[in-house]
Amino acid sequence: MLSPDTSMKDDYVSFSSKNIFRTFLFWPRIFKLLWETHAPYLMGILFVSLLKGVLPAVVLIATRELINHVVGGVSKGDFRPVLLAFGFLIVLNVLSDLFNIVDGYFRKMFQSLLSNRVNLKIIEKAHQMTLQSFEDADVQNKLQRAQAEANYRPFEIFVQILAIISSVVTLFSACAILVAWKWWVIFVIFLIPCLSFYSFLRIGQREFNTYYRRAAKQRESWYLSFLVTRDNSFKEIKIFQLGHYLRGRYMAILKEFFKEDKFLAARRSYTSLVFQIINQGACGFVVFLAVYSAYMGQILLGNLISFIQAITLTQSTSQSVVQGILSLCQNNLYVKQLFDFLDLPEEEEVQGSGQKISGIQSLEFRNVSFKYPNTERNALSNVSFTLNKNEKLAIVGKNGSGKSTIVKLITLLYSDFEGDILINGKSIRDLNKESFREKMGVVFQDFVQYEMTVRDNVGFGDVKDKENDQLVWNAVEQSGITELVQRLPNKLNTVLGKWFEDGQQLSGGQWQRVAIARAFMRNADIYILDEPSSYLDPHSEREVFGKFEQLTCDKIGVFISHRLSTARTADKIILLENGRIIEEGTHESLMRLNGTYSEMFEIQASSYRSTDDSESTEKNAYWSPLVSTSAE
Ligand SMILES: Nc1ncnc2c1ncn2[C@@H]1O[C@H](COP(=O)(O)OP(=O)(O)OP(=O)(O)O)[C@@H](O)[C@H]1O
Repeated sequence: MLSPDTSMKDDYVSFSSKNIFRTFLFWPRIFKLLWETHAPYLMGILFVSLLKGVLPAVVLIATRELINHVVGGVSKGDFRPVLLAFGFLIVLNVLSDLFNIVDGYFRKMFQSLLSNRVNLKIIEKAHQMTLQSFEDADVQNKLQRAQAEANYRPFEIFVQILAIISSVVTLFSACAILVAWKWWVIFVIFLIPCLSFYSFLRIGQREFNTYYRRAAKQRESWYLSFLVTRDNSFKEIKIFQLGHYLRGRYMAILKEFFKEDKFLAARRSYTSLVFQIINQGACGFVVFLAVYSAYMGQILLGNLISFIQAITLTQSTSQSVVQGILSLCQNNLYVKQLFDFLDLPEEEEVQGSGQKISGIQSLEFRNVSFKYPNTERNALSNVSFTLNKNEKLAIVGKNGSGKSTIVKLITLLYSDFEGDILINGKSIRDLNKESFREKMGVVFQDFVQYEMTVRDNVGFGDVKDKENDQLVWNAVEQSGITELVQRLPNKLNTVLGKWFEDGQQLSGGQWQRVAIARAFMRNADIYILDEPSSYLDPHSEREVFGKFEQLTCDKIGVFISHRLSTARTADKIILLENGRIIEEGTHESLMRLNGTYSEMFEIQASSYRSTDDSESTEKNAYWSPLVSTSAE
């Protein structure tokens, strides 16, 4: 079960005036983002919005003139001014439609560009982060919030600013009409929206807090839906009949969200209703004054109509200004989540740019100890070994003894270990990561099955040479899958997996060999295979290790294997237990030592030699001594 998000500091989500002000500090960044997205569209939207803001007041004046000319024309018998005012009104309406169309087009284009830009920024950022940050639930929550808001919040802030500018322009022009009649009515109309500000601010705070706390649950709901809709998990879910149960868990989360949404929506509607009624009462009073003045002959009919329209306009725009400011405060908080994520430390910041290397001659672990973040126990303790060019190291040990952790440290996926890792005698911490990784070909235990072409799957090992058929075929050959690829309908260009059209599914072992080809694609100085034979049959395993041996002559090779018959081919073997090296040497020296290694080897060998045992007994004999008590 995913842990609830406990990292949230109330301080950050409180709607105190200090915090609201703090969120406005992001505006320069938001404007920079908007400007960089597409400056001409941005300016276009700004310009059209200003025009749209002025238009309602001009329409009001034109209407007033038309009515007054109609009333005056009846007595004077002159229809021309009426026609002119009417024509002007038509032009204004056409202009209004035109502005709306242009504005709609600009906004659509800009929104789409902005959404792309923000999503790209999130992807770039994720790529720059460390594995350590990535495995942190709090960081994942930040990512979830950033992704959820990426598409529209910055644009919404921009649109709101425009709406406020436009409303303020309209408000001032409508107010100017009313000031000429009775200046104090403006305060009556303004009073209620201003009073409603605090209530809606509180509602906004609740909405944001609810949303903020949801991130962890939202990720869980995404994961549940992923489990039941993806082919990888489909088989197990079918066989263990988990569909109903997982659907139930998914539904429970959705129900909880709906309940919260319903409560918040009801609160918002109720508050709106109360303020609307009071507001209508205040405006009704002012309109009544205008009607009474007209009735008493103090103002003309055209003026009465323009006053009524100005009152309605002032009422609606003052409300939208207040609502706009409220939404801005709320949206600022949402956008803060995006910037919080974008501001997380990056890999290079942690590591420093470092010294570039052109080749790897030696690798040394010197008293390396390592604890995974937020864990108590050392995954590695005082591990030391040296490897030179031309040497192959096999790492063996029970489940959970720390084998893969060594690989993760060599590949610099974690950097806060104690002791030192030396490359060519220099600390790995001082090296340029990119240049170091360029020299590495790795197959992880949990290698990726890219639902893409064979060319992509293999070529990703050295993406710049992905289109070089010769090199891709070489890597395919080295992992022994030439025949398999030749048989595929489009050879290197065949899509693998079942996610996309015409995809060809491979067996587990075939996928593993594709992953091995990917590592071999790279002209590396160190090749690392973490359990490369977990899916392979004995014949394939022998073939893969034969190629591995050829490939790593005059290079450094590291592999992890539970099969000690494979480990014996290495120049050095280290046996790990609870993160410590308990035995090390060549196969022969370890056998002579008569310790744990030789015991494990004998158990495995005897299980293979046994002629009368069943296959399951053989498997048990093979696995049982390798399962760590700590892992149990
Ligand atoms: N990302 C992680 N965060 C926290 N602890 C971890 C993480 N990965 C591994 N561990 C812990 O570190 C210890 C060593 O794990 P490691 O994966 O190195 O074992 P291993 O020897 O490769 O095991 P196996 O043979 O099962 O692959 C284990 O106790 C494991 O629970």
